Amino acid sequence: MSVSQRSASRLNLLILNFLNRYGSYESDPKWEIRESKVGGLGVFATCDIDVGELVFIDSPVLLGPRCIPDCPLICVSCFRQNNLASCNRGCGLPVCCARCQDASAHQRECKLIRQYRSETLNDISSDLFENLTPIRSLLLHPDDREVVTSLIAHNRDQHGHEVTTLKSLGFQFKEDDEKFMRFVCCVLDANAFEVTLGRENIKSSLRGLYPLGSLANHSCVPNLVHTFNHRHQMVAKAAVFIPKDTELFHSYTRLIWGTTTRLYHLYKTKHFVCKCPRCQDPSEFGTYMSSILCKSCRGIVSPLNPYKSHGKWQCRDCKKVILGREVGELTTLLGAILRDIDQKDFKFMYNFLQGKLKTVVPEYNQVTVELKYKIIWHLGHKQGYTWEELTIDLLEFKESLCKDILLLLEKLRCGQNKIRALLLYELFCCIREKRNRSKATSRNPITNDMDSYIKEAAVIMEHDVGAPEEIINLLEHNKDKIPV
Ligand SMILES: C[S@@+](CC[C@H](N)C(=O)[O-])C[C@H]1O[C@@H](n2cnc3c(N)ncnc32)[C@H](O)[C@@H]1O
Repeated sequence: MSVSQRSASRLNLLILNFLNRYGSYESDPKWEIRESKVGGLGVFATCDIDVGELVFIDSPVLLGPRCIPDCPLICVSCFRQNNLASCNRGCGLPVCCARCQDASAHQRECKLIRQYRSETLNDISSDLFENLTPIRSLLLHPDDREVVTSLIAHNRDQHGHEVTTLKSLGFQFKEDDEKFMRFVCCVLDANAFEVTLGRENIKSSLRGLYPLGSLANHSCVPNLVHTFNHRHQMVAKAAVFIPKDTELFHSYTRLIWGTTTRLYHLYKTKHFVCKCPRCQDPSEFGTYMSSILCKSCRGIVSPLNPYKSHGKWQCRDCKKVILGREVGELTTLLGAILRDIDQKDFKFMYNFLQGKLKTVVPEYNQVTVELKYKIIWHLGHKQGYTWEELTIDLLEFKESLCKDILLLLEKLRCGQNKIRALLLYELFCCIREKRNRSKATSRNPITNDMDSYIKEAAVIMEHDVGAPEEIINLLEHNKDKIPV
Protein backbone atom coordinates (compact mmCIF):
# COMPACT_ATOMS: atom_id res chain seq x y z
CA MET A 1 0.00 0.00 0.00
CA SER A 2 1.40 3.39 -0.96
CA VAL A 3 1.59 6.22 1.55
CA SER A 4 -1.24 8.11 -0.15
CA GLN A 5 -3.53 5.09 0.33
CA ARG A 6 -2.84 5.06 4.06
CA SER A 7 -5.99 6.89 5.00
CA ALA A 8 -7.90 6.43 8.24
CA SER A 9 -11.01 5.16 6.43
CA ARG A 10 -8.99 2.56 4.50
CA LEU A 11 -7.28 1.39 7.68
CA ASN A 12 -10.62 1.11 9.52
CA LEU A 13 -11.92 -1.19 6.82
CA LEU A 14 -8.73 -3.27 6.65
CA ILE A 15 -8.60 -3.75 10.42
CA LEU A 16 -12.29 -4.59 10.75
CA ASN A 17 -11.91 -7.21 8.01
CA PHE A 18 -8.81 -8.54 9.71
CA LEU A 19 -10.57 -8.86 13.08
CA ASN A 20 -13.47 -10.53 11.32
CA ARG A 21 -11.17 -13.13 9.74
CA TYR A 22 -9.63 -13.93 13.12
CA GLY A 23 -12.87 -14.07 15.10
CA SER A 24 -12.54 -10.95 17.26
CA TYR A 25 -14.98 -8.86 15.23
CA GLU A 26 -17.32 -6.56 17.12
CA SER A 27 -20.52 -5.29 15.53
CA ASP A 28 -20.34 -2.03 17.47
CA PRO A 29 -16.66 -1.24 18.05
CA LYS A 30 -15.74 1.27 20.75
CA TRP A 31 -12.80 2.49 18.65
CA GLU A 32 -12.10 4.17 15.34
CA ILE A 33 -8.90 4.99 13.51
CA ARG A 34 -8.46 8.71 12.86
CA GLU A 35 -5.72 11.24 12.17
CA SER A 36 -3.82 11.82 15.41
CA LYS A 37 -2.42 15.10 16.72
CA VAL A 38 0.64 13.33 18.14
CA GLY A 39 1.80 11.48 15.03
CA GLY A 40 0.29 9.85 11.93
CA LEU A 41 -2.84 7.83 12.58
CA GLY A 42 -4.20 6.86 15.99
CA VAL A 43 -7.13 5.04 17.62
CA PHE A 44 -9.96 7.01 19.23
CA ALA A 45 -12.87 6.13 21.55
CA THR A 46 -16.25 6.34 19.82
CA CYS A 47 -18.16 6.35 23.14
CA ASP A 48 -17.50 6.89 26.85
CA ILE A 49 -15.58 3.89 28.19
CA ASP A 50 -15.61 3.05 31.89
CA VAL A 51 -12.47 2.09 33.77
CA GLY A 52 -11.81 -1.65 33.39
CA GLU A 53 -14.13 -1.95 30.37
CA LEU A 54 -12.95 -3.97 27.39
CA VAL A 55 -11.96 -1.69 24.49
CA PHE A 56 -10.85 -4.24 21.91
CA ILE A 57 -9.44 -7.73 21.40
CA ASP A 58 -6.84 -7.99 18.66
CA SER A 59 -5.20 -11.05 17.09
CA PRO A 60 -1.58 -11.26 15.98
CA VAL A 61 -1.05 -11.08 12.24
CA LEU A 62 2.52 -12.27 12.83
CA LEU A 63 3.88 -14.05 15.91
CA GLY A 64 7.26 -15.59 16.57
CA PRO A 65 10.44 -15.56 18.65
CA ARG A 66 11.98 -12.27 19.74
CA CYS A 67 15.27 -11.28 18.18
CA ILE A 68 17.28 -10.78 21.35
CA PRO A 69 20.67 -12.32 22.17
CA ASP A 70 20.40 -15.68 23.90
CA CYS A 71 16.61 -15.66 23.69
CA PRO A 72 15.55 -18.79 25.64
CA LEU A 73 14.51 -21.54 23.22
CA ILE A 74 10.89 -22.69 23.02
CA CYS A 75 9.00 -25.01 20.70
CA VAL A 76 8.20 -23.06 17.52
CA SER A 77 4.73 -24.63 17.34
CA CYS A 78 3.30 -24.63 20.88
CA PHE A 79 5.82 -22.26 22.55
CA ARG A 80 6.56 -24.69 25.38
CA GLN A 81 10.04 -25.06 26.81
CA ASN A 82 10.23 -28.77 27.68
CA ASN A 83 11.68 -31.72 25.72
CA LEU A 84 13.07 -29.61 22.90
CA ALA A 85 14.83 -31.31 19.99
CA SER A 86 15.80 -30.21 16.53
CA CYS A 87 13.08 -30.84 13.90
CA ASN A 88 14.02 -34.15 12.27
CA ARG A 89 13.42 -32.78 8.77
CA GLY A 90 16.60 -30.76 9.18
CA CYS A 91 15.38 -27.14 9.39
CA GLY A 92 17.24 -26.56 12.69
CA LEU A 93 14.25 -25.22 14.63
CA PRO A 94 13.29 -26.50 18.10
CA VAL A 95 10.11 -28.59 18.47
CA CYS A 96 8.88 -30.47 21.53
CA CYS A 97 7.04 -33.48 20.05
CA ALA A 98 6.04 -35.20 16.82
CA ARG A 99 2.68 -33.41 16.82
CA CYS A 100 4.32 -29.98 16.92
CA GLN A 101 6.83 -31.08 14.28
CA ASP A 102 3.97 -32.18 12.00
CA ALA A 103 1.77 -29.13 12.64
CA SER A 104 0.88 -27.63 9.25
CA ALA A 105 2.22 -24.15 10.12
CA HIS A 106 5.58 -25.63 11.08
CA GLN A 107 5.71 -27.88 8.02
CA ARG A 108 5.27 -24.85 5.78
CA GLU A 109 8.05 -22.84 7.42
CA CYS A 110 10.29 -25.91 7.63
CA LYS A 111 9.90 -26.51 3.88
CA LEU A 112 10.59 -22.84 3.10
CA ILE A 113 13.72 -22.83 5.27
CA ARG A 114 15.09 -25.96 3.58
CA GLN A 115 14.31 -24.46 0.19
CA TYR A 116 16.24 -21.28 0.98
CA ARG A 117 19.19 -22.92 2.71
CA SER A 118 20.45 -26.10 1.11
CA GLU A 119 22.33 -27.36 4.20
CA THR A 120 20.27 -29.55 6.55
CA LEU A 121 20.78 -29.10 10.28
CA ASN A 122 20.75 -31.89 12.83
CA ASP A 123 21.10 -29.54 15.79
CA ILE A 124 18.96 -26.65 16.94
CA SER A 125 20.20 -23.34 15.51
CA SER A 126 19.54 -20.57 18.03
CA ASP A 127 20.54 -17.95 15.41
CA LEU A 128 17.83 -19.23 13.09
CA PHE A 129 15.32 -19.43 15.96
CA GLU A 130 15.94 -15.79 16.95
CA ASN A 131 15.45 -14.65 13.35
CA LEU A 132 12.47 -16.83 12.45
CA THR A 133 9.71 -14.17 12.67
CA PRO A 134 10.62 -12.37 9.40
CA ILE A 135 10.76 -15.76 7.61
CA ARG A 136 7.21 -16.38 8.81
CA SER A 137 6.11 -13.19 7.05
CA LEU A 138 6.78 -14.88 3.68
CA LEU A 139 3.97 -17.32 4.46
CA LEU A 140 1.32 -14.68 5.15
CA HIS A 141 -2.00 -14.88 3.32
CA PRO A 142 -2.26 -11.99 0.78
CA ASP A 143 -5.00 -10.31 2.89
CA ASP A 144 -2.75 -10.38 5.97
CA ARG A 145 0.18 -9.20 3.87
CA GLU A 146 -1.91 -6.18 2.93
CA VAL A 147 -2.54 -5.48 6.63
CA VAL A 148 1.19 -5.67 7.42
CA THR A 149 2.00 -3.43 4.47
CA SER A 150 -0.41 -0.80 5.79
CA LEU A 151 1.51 -0.37 9.06
CA ILE A 152 4.29 2.17 9.44
CA ALA A 153 7.90 1.03 9.12
CA HIS A 154 11.07 2.48 10.65
CA ASN A 155 13.69 3.06 8.02
CA ARG A 156 16.96 3.65 9.83
CA ASP A 157 20.08 1.51 9.43
CA GLN A 158 19.55 -0.26 12.76
CA HIS A 159 16.40 -2.00 11.43
CA GLY A 160 16.36 -5.09 9.21
CA HIS A 161 19.54 -6.72 10.57
CA GLU A 162 17.68 -10.04 11.01
CA VAL A 163 17.80 -10.63 7.23
CA THR A 164 21.53 -9.93 7.16
CA THR A 165 21.99 -12.50 9.94
CA LEU A 166 19.92 -15.06 8.00
CA LYS A 167 22.04 -14.52 4.89
CA SER A 168 25.18 -15.06 6.97
CA LEU A 169 23.65 -18.42 8.00
CA GLY A 170 23.60 -19.49 4.34
CA PHE A 171 20.11 -18.38 3.28
CA GLN A 172 19.80 -17.29 -0.32
CA PHE A 173 16.50 -15.47 -0.71
CA LYS A 174 14.72 -14.39 -3.89
CA GLU A 175 15.13 -10.64 -4.32
CA ASP A 176 11.44 -9.83 -3.74
CA ASP A 177 11.28 -12.01 -0.63
CA GLU A 178 14.40 -10.41 0.83
CA LYS A 179 12.98 -6.95 0.19
CA PHE A 180 9.67 -7.87 1.81
CA MET A 181 11.38 -9.43 4.85
CA ARG A 182 13.53 -6.33 5.36
CA PHE A 183 10.37 -4.23 5.19
CA VAL A 184 8.65 -6.53 7.71
CA CYS A 185 11.60 -6.17 10.10
CA CYS A 186 11.14 -2.38 9.92
CA VAL A 187 7.40 -2.81 10.54
CA LEU A 188 8.10 -5.11 13.50
CA ASP A 189 10.54 -2.62 15.04
CA ALA A 190 7.96 0.16 14.73
CA ASN A 191 4.94 -1.79 15.91
CA ALA A 192 5.56 -5.17 17.55
CA PHE A 193 4.69 -5.97 21.16
CA GLU A 194 6.43 -8.27 23.58
CA VAL A 195 3.95 -11.08 24.22
CA THR A 196 4.06 -12.81 27.60
CA LEU A 197 3.65 -16.56 27.53
CA GLY A 198 2.29 -16.86 31.00
CA ARG A 199 3.56 -20.18 32.20
CA GLU A 200 5.35 -19.33 35.41
CA ASN A 201 8.56 -21.26 34.70
CA ILE A 202 8.91 -19.97 31.13
CA LYS A 203 11.41 -17.17 30.85
CA SER A 204 10.81 -16.56 27.16
CA SER A 205 8.34 -14.26 25.45
CA LEU A 206 7.27 -13.69 21.84
CA ARG A 207 7.20 -10.83 19.37
CA GLY A 208 3.73 -10.14 18.02
CA LEU A 209 2.36 -7.76 15.43
CA TYR A 210 -1.16 -6.68 16.44
CA PRO A 211 -2.67 -4.49 13.69
CA LEU A 212 -5.19 -2.57 15.79
CA GLY A 213 -3.01 -2.50 18.91
CA SER A 214 -0.13 -1.11 16.88
CA LEU A 215 -2.17 1.80 15.60
CA ALA A 216 -2.56 3.19 19.11
CA ASN A 217 0.04 5.86 19.84
CA HIS A 218 2.09 6.26 22.98
CA SER A 219 1.61 8.38 26.10
CA CYS A 220 3.45 8.16 29.44
CA VAL A 221 -0.02 8.69 30.95
CA PRO A 222 -1.67 5.83 29.04
CA ASN A 223 -5.41 5.30 29.19
CA LEU A 224 -5.20 1.69 27.95
CA VAL A 225 -3.85 -1.37 29.71
CA HIS A 226 -3.20 -4.44 27.59
CA THR A 227 -2.63 -8.07 28.45
CA PHE A 228 -2.34 -11.25 26.38
CA ASN A 229 -4.74 -14.15 26.79
CA HIS A 230 -4.07 -17.88 26.37
CA ARG A 231 -4.73 -17.57 22.60
CA HIS A 232 -2.00 -14.87 22.32
CA GLN A 233 -4.67 -12.26 21.61
CA MET A 234 -4.16 -8.73 22.89
CA VAL A 235 -6.89 -7.67 25.28
CA ALA A 236 -7.02 -3.87 25.67
CA LYS A 237 -9.02 -2.40 28.53
CA ALA A 238 -9.58 1.13 29.82
CA ALA A 239 -7.05 1.89 32.57
CA VAL A 240 -9.00 5.04 33.46
CA PHE A 241 -12.37 6.47 32.41
CA ILE A 242 -12.08 7.41 28.71
CA PRO A 243 -14.51 10.05 27.42
CA LYS A 244 -15.89 9.74 23.85
CA ASP A 245 -13.55 11.04 21.11
CA THR A 246 -10.44 10.79 23.30
CA GLU A 247 -7.35 9.27 21.66
CA LEU A 248 -6.44 5.83 23.06
CA PHE A 249 -2.83 5.50 24.23
CA HIS A 250 -0.62 2.61 25.26
CA SER A 251 2.68 3.12 27.05
CA TYR A 252 5.68 1.93 24.98
CA THR A 253 8.05 2.40 27.95
CA ARG A 254 8.19 1.39 31.60
CA LEU A 255 5.96 3.59 33.70
CA ILE A 256 8.39 3.50 36.63
CA TRP A 257 11.21 5.11 34.63
CA GLY A 258 11.94 8.81 34.99
CA THR A 259 11.39 11.28 32.13
CA THR A 260 15.03 11.43 31.01
CA THR A 261 15.16 7.63 30.64
CA ARG A 262 11.74 7.38 28.98
CA LEU A 263 12.46 10.13 26.47
CA TYR A 264 15.81 8.56 25.57
CA HIS A 265 14.30 5.07 25.21
CA LEU A 266 11.39 6.30 23.05
CA TYR A 267 13.70 8.29 20.82
CA LYS A 268 16.22 5.44 20.39
CA THR A 269 13.66 2.70 19.71
CA LYS A 270 10.64 4.51 18.21
CA HIS A 271 12.28 7.72 16.94
CA PHE A 272 9.92 10.31 18.39
CA VAL A 273 9.88 12.87 21.18
CA CYS A 274 6.98 12.33 23.56
CA LYS A 275 5.07 15.52 24.41
CA CYS A 276 2.66 14.00 26.94
CA PRO A 277 1.72 15.96 30.10
CA ARG A 278 4.06 13.85 32.25
CA CYS A 279 7.08 14.48 30.00
CA GLN A 280 6.35 18.20 29.88
CA ASP A 281 6.15 18.53 33.68
CA PRO A 282 9.65 18.94 35.24
CA SER A 283 8.27 17.55 38.53
CA GLU A 284 6.57 14.53 36.83
CA PHE A 285 3.31 15.15 38.66
CA GLY A 286 5.18 15.89 41.88
CA THR A 287 7.11 12.60 41.94
CA TYR A 288 10.51 13.99 40.84
CA MET A 289 11.45 10.58 39.44
CA SER A 290 14.46 11.89 37.49
CA SER A 291 15.62 14.29 40.22
CA ILE A 292 18.59 14.16 42.57
CA LEU A 293 19.22 15.93 45.91
CA CYS A 294 21.09 19.21 46.07
CA LYS A 295 24.63 18.79 47.44
CA SER A 296 24.32 22.10 49.32
CA CYS A 297 20.90 21.95 50.98
CA ARG A 298 19.41 18.48 50.17
CA GLY A 299 16.54 20.14 48.30
CA ILE A 300 15.18 18.54 45.12
CA VAL A 301 17.02 19.37 41.90
CA SER A 302 14.95 19.10 38.72
CA PRO A 303 15.46 20.11 35.08
CA LEU A 304 14.43 23.60 33.98
CA ASN A 305 13.43 21.98 30.70
CA PRO A 306 12.81 18.18 30.72
CA TYR A 307 13.63 18.02 26.98
CA LYS A 308 17.13 19.36 27.66
CA SER A 309 18.43 16.87 30.19
CA HIS A 310 21.99 18.12 29.52
CA GLY A 311 20.89 21.72 30.14
CA LYS A 312 20.36 23.47 33.46
CA TRP A 313 18.85 21.81 36.56
CA GLN A 314 17.84 23.84 39.61
CA CYS A 315 17.36 23.17 43.31
CA ARG A 316 13.76 23.87 44.34
CA ASP A 317 14.91 25.25 47.72
CA CYS A 318 18.24 27.07 47.47
CA LYS A 319 17.84 27.75 43.70
CA LYS A 320 21.39 26.61 43.01
CA VAL A 321 21.84 25.69 39.33
CA ILE A 322 23.86 22.68 38.17
CA LEU A 323 24.44 21.14 34.76
CA GLY A 324 22.55 18.07 33.59
CA ARG A 325 25.90 16.31 33.07
CA GLU A 326 26.35 16.11 36.86
CA VAL A 327 22.89 14.60 37.27
CA GLY A 328 23.62 12.17 34.43
CA GLU A 329 26.88 11.01 36.06
CA LEU A 330 25.19 10.28 39.38
CA THR A 331 22.25 8.53 37.71
CA THR A 332 24.60 6.39 35.59
CA LEU A 333 26.60 5.41 38.67
CA LEU A 334 23.47 4.50 40.65
CA GLY A 335 22.10 2.61 37.64
CA ALA A 336 25.33 0.56 37.44
CA ILE A 337 25.10 -0.32 41.14
CA LEU A 338 21.47 -1.32 40.63
CA ARG A 339 22.30 -3.58 37.66
CA ASP A 340 24.99 -5.31 39.73
CA ILE A 341 22.70 -5.85 42.67
CA ASP A 342 21.14 -9.14 41.53
CA GLN A 343 24.27 -10.95 42.61
CA LYS A 344 24.39 -9.28 46.00
CA ASP A 345 22.42 -10.27 49.06
CA PHE A 346 19.28 -8.78 50.52
CA LYS A 347 21.24 -7.02 53.28
CA PHE A 348 23.16 -5.04 50.66
CA MET A 349 19.92 -3.96 48.94
CA TYR A 350 18.35 -3.03 52.26
CA ASN A 351 21.34 -1.03 53.50
CA PHE A 352 21.77 0.74 50.15
CA LEU A 353 18.08 1.70 50.09
CA GLN A 354 17.95 2.87 53.71
CA GLY A 355 21.42 4.43 53.69
CA LYS A 356 23.36 5.98 50.81
CA LEU A 357 20.48 6.28 48.36
CA LYS A 358 18.43 8.45 50.72
CA THR A 359 21.27 10.97 50.92
CA VAL A 360 21.61 11.51 47.17
CA VAL A 361 18.17 11.14 45.54
CA PRO A 362 14.54 11.92 46.52
CA GLU A 363 12.18 9.13 47.62
CA TYR A 364 10.62 8.48 44.20
CA ASN A 365 13.80 8.74 42.12
CA GLN A 366 13.65 5.95 39.54
CA VAL A 367 16.68 4.12 40.98
CA THR A 368 15.04 4.06 44.42
CA VAL A 369 11.79 2.88 42.87
CA GLU A 370 13.53 0.12 40.87
CA LEU A 371 15.39 -1.01 43.97
CA LYS A 372 12.17 -1.11 46.00
CA TYR A 373 10.61 -3.12 43.18
CA LYS A 374 13.54 -5.58 43.24
CA ILE A 375 13.20 -5.96 47.01
CA ILE A 376 9.46 -6.60 46.70
CA TRP A 377 10.19 -9.50 44.30
CA HIS A 378 13.00 -10.77 46.52
CA LEU A 379 10.99 -10.97 49.74
CA GLY A 380 8.58 -13.90 49.62
CA HIS A 381 10.11 -15.38 46.46
CA LYS A 382 13.87 -15.93 46.68
CA GLN A 383 15.72 -18.72 48.45
CA GLY A 384 16.11 -17.93 52.15
CA TYR A 385 13.33 -15.34 51.91
CA THR A 386 10.24 -17.43 51.18
CA TRP A 387 6.95 -16.34 52.77
CA GLU A 388 7.34 -18.75 55.68
CA GLU A 389 10.91 -17.60 56.31
CA LEU A 390 10.16 -13.87 56.45
CA THR A 391 10.16 -12.24 59.89
CA ILE A 392 7.20 -10.02 60.81
CA ASP A 393 9.51 -7.02 60.37
CA LEU A 394 10.37 -8.08 56.82
CA LEU A 395 6.71 -8.78 56.00
CA GLU A 396 5.85 -5.29 57.21
CA PHE A 397 8.78 -3.83 55.30
CA LYS A 398 7.56 -5.48 52.09
CA GLU A 399 4.02 -4.32 52.79
CA SER A 400 5.22 -0.72 53.18
CA LEU A 401 7.18 -0.90 49.91
CA CYS A 402 4.12 -2.20 48.02
CA LYS A 403 1.98 0.62 49.41
CA ASP A 404 4.69 3.12 48.57
CA ILE A 405 4.83 2.15 44.89
CA LEU A 406 1.05 1.92 44.65
CA LEU A 407 0.94 5.52 45.86
CA LEU A 408 3.54 6.52 43.27
CA LEU A 409 1.45 4.91 40.50
CA GLU A 410 -1.55 6.89 41.66
CA LYS A 411 0.47 10.12 41.56
CA LEU A 412 1.54 9.18 38.02
CA ARG A 413 -2.18 8.81 37.10
CA CYS A 414 -1.61 5.29 35.84
CA GLY A 415 -5.07 3.92 36.68
CA GLN A 416 -5.63 0.17 36.54
CA ASN A 417 -2.31 -0.98 35.16
CA LYS A 418 -0.55 -4.31 35.40
CA ILE A 419 2.07 -3.21 37.95
CA ARG A 420 -0.77 -2.08 40.22
CA ALA A 421 -2.40 -5.50 39.92
CA LEU A 422 0.83 -7.35 40.73
CA LEU A 423 1.55 -5.10 43.72
CA LEU A 424 -1.98 -5.52 45.05
CA TYR A 425 -1.50 -9.27 44.87
CA GLU A 426 1.85 -9.08 46.69
CA LEU A 427 0.22 -6.90 49.34
CA PHE A 428 -2.56 -9.46 49.69
CA CYS A 429 0.06 -12.22 50.20
CA CYS A 430 1.86 -10.18 52.90
CA ILE A 431 -1.32 -9.57 54.84
CA ARG A 432 -2.48 -13.18 54.46
CA GLU A 433 0.85 -14.41 55.84
CA LYS A 434 0.58 -12.03 58.79
CA ARG A 435 -3.01 -13.08 59.42
CA ASN A 436 -2.12 -16.78 59.31
CA ARG A 437 0.59 -16.21 61.90
CA SER A 438 -1.61 -14.11 64.16
CA LYS A 439 -4.24 -16.87 64.02
CA ALA A 440 -1.59 -19.41 64.97
CA THR A 441 -0.65 -17.32 68.00
CA SER A 442 -4.36 -16.59 68.66
CA ARG A 443 -3.89 -12.84 68.31
CA ASN A 444 -6.59 -10.85 66.51
CA PRO A 445 -6.36 -10.58 62.74
CA ILE A 446 -4.44 -7.45 61.78
CA THR A 447 -6.49 -6.12 58.90
CA ASN A 448 -9.16 -7.13 56.51
CA ASP A 449 -8.28 -5.14 53.40
CA MET A 450 -6.87 -8.29 51.85
CA ASP A 451 -10.06 -9.33 50.06
CA SER A 452 -10.34 -6.00 48.28
CA TYR A 453 -6.67 -6.21 47.22
CA ILE A 454 -6.97 -9.63 45.58
CA LYS A 455 -10.34 -8.81 44.03
CA GLU A 456 -9.05 -5.65 42.39
CA ALA A 457 -5.92 -7.51 41.20
CA ALA A 458 -8.18 -10.20 39.70
CA VAL A 459 -10.36 -7.66 37.91
CA ILE A 460 -7.31 -6.02 36.33
CA MET A 461 -5.72 -9.36 35.39
CA GLU A 462 -8.81 -10.95 33.91
CA HIS A 463 -7.79 -12.34 30.47
CA ASP A 464 -4.10 -12.16 31.46
CA VAL A 465 -2.29 -15.42 30.80
CA GLY A 466 0.64 -14.07 32.88
CA ALA A 467 -1.44 -13.59 36.04
CA PRO A 468 -0.30 -15.50 39.16
CA GLU A 469 -1.84 -18.98 39.34
CA GLU A 470 -3.88 -18.08 42.42
CA ILE A 471 -5.53 -15.20 40.53
CA ILE A 472 -6.27 -17.42 37.52
CA ASN A 473 -7.87 -20.01 39.82
CA LEU A 474 -9.84 -17.33 41.60
CA LEU A 475 -11.16 -16.01 38.29
CA GLU A 476 -12.06 -19.51 37.12
CA HIS A 477 -13.71 -20.76 40.29
CA ASN A 478 -15.29 -17.65 41.81
CA LYS A 479 -16.61 -15.81 38.78
CA ASP A 480 -19.87 -14.83 40.51
CA LYS A 481 -18.14 -13.40 43.57
CA ILE A 482 -15.82 -11.11 41.65
CA PRO A 483 -17.34 -7.90 40.34
CA VAL A 484 -15.79 -8.19 36.87
C1 LIG B 1 3.13 1.77 16.70
S1 LIG B 1 3.12 3.19 15.74
C2 LIG B 1 1.65 4.02 16.22
C3 LIG B 1 0.74 4.31 15.05
C4 LIG B 1 1.25 5.38 14.11
N1 LIG B 1 0.92 6.70 14.59
C5 LIG B 1 0.69 5.19 12.71
O1 LIG B 1 0.33 6.17 12.06
O2 LIG B 1 0.65 4.05 12.27
C6 LIG B 1 4.44 4.01 16.53
C7 LIG B 1 4.86 5.28 15.86
O3 LIG B 1 3.84 6.27 15.97
C8 LIG B 1 4.41 7.55 16.27
N2 LIG B 1 4.03 7.91 17.65
C9 LIG B 1 3.46 7.12 18.57
N3 LIG B 1 3.22 7.80 19.70
C10 LIG B 1 3.68 9.03 19.50
C11 LIG B 1 3.73 10.21 20.30
N4 LIG B 1 3.28 10.22 21.54
N5 LIG B 1 4.27 11.32 19.76
C12 LIG B 1 4.76 11.32 18.50
N6 LIG B 1 4.75 10.25 17.69
C13 LIG B 1 4.20 9.12 18.17
C14 LIG B 1 5.90 7.36 16.16
O4 LIG B 1 6.27 7.61 14.86
C15 LIG B 1 6.08 5.90 16.49
O5 LIG B 1 7.26 5.37 15.97
